[in-house]
Amino acid sequence: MADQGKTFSFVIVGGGIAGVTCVEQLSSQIPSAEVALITAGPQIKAVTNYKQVSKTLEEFDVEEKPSSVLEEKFPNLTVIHSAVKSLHTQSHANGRVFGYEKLCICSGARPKLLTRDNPYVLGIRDTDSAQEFQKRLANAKRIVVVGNGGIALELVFEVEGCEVIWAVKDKAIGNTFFDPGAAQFLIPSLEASKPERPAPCKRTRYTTEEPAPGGSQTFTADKSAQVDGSGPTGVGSALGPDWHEGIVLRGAEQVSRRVSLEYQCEVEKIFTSEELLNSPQQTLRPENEGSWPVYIQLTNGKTFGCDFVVSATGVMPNTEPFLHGNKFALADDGGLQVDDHMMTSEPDVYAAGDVCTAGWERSQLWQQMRLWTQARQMGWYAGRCMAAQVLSEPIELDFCFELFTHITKFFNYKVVLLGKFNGQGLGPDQELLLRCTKGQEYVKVVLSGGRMVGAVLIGDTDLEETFENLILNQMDLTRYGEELLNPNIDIEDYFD
Ligand SMILES: Cc1cc2nc3c(=O)[nH]c(=O)nc-3n(C[C@H](O)[C@H](O)[C@H](O)COP(=O)(O)OP(=O)(O)OC[C@H]3O[C@@H](n4cnc5c(N)ncnc54)[C@H](O)[C@@H]3O)c2cc1C
Ligand SMILES: NC(=O)C1=CN([C@@H]2O[C@H](COP(=O)(O)OP(=O)(O)OC[C@H]3O[C@@H](n4cnc5c(N)ncnc54)[C@H](OP(=O)(O)O)[C@@H]3O)[C@@H](O)[C@H]2O)C=CC1
Repeated sequence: MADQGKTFSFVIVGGGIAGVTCVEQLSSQIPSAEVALITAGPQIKAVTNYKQVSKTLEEFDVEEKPSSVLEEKFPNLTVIHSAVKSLHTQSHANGRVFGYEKLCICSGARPKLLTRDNPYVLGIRDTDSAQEFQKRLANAKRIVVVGNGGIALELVFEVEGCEVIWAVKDKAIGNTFFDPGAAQFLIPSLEASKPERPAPCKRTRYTTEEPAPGGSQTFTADKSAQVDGSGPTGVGSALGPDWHEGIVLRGAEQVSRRVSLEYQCEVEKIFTSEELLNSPQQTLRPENEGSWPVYIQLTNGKTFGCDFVVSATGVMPNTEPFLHGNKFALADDGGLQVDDHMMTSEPDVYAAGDVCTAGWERSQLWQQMRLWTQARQMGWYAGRCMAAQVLSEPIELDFCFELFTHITKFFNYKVVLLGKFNGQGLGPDQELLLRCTKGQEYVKVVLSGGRMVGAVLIGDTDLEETFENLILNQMDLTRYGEELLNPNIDIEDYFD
């Protein structure tokens, strides 16, 4: 294996958006530094068409690329396509190692599946799992989607030619992003037939190329990352914006979209047709006729037969194998806890992206969500912090962590989320202002003590920049009252 035994100034683990952004930042800031990117996936993820929409809002595309693109850009960068097997942050024994002076763990997260032992339960995370889903869907007549976050919202809207039973824990759809009002606004889109697909994206964002052959040697390591060349499955980079654009999500039936919602329920049991046959009639009585490979019993007492179940039930940080033998402090959600310099509790080890949990005293208006934008921001800031430490320069927590912002698309609507968009942590001390035009826009503003602290903007509202400013400057808006959302007032002029 090339460069084995070498000690690099900086080693970054993970070729997702956090790791690649960290590499780019370090390599630009200290071009002479020897940097290694160790990643289990065959390709890397790169940010393209980056656009700073306003002070804190950003938009970009993400493309999968061969790592040679990065190596050509940064001559001092070595990319190693291998999985890290163990990490030794303390010991100093001999051995053939990839040593590091500073390390940044950007190993992402993995789906928190309902169960890992059932071949009929799928998760969607990376290109491989998306393709497995597509393949299984092609022969499916009915699937059950469990979960009420980003993936479920995207899937139920995109899947055609297959009946979808969508089981959610809550009273309304999309609990991780919306309040029930916004959910109500979006529901008619699920009932309408699917709009024409836009022309396919010209760039291939996600490909299925075989992994580049990596080294296969394993070796021990000290203050180093021990790797093997096997590139285990299930550790590709996460998909991201528009991942479904390039692939056909069509089942075996000649129907358009057909989604049935089961509210306020969880999964009681998942079982095979054999188990169904052997069960007493009273306990397992499927809602629908037909014979299915798998059955799912929900806590609302209903049982559905289906071709497979999609577990869209969140993620857990990919901390394996870094924990063994080390003393990383973990947050309650299992992420590597990082301070305001993206440093973990182990010396010279940083972390960024989905694998880490922000452990600093957070701004009142920012919360962590495992999103593409935050992976980019954390990777970039971690790179800056690592460089600053080497260069003995002071560095302060970046401004991007002042205000939570997210731009995305659900059900074909542009969605902008700002600050405490769901009144997170505010308790009763909040006032909501709403404006809604069916099929066009949904605007919700969250006020606390007369000041704007959050907003949900669905549709082309054009309000994001003004609201961002109002949230950031914490102006007392009491005297404007409901006029704030008066559609006949040009709010931008109002506050100029
Ligand atoms: C289907 C789907 C749709 C999404 N849509 C959106 C969206 O629209 N907007 C949005 O903001 N976010 C979205 N997200 C979330 C977003 O993709 C993630 O938050 C983001 O990609 C995390 O980036 P990361 O670099 O931290 O981790 P990842 O992208 O998961 O990258 C982790 C990297 O670490 C490598 N790795 C893991 N373990 C090891 C090891 N032991 N050794 C070496 N390398 C290792 C992996 O190969 C991978 O390259 C979506 C996620 C999914 C799954
Ligand atoms: N456009 C975007 O911005 C998108 C972002 N993503 C991101 O990708 C990652 C993965 O997405 P996803 O898997 O949807 O994760 P999310 O965290 O978005 O949503 C998970 C959902 O599953 C629910 N849930 C958790 N456990 C169970 C269970 N046992 N039974 C039933 N429901 C359960 C959660 O409820 P509760 O919250 O109550 O625990 C939540 O509604 C997330 O970080 C997400 O933010 C994904 C797709 C699109």
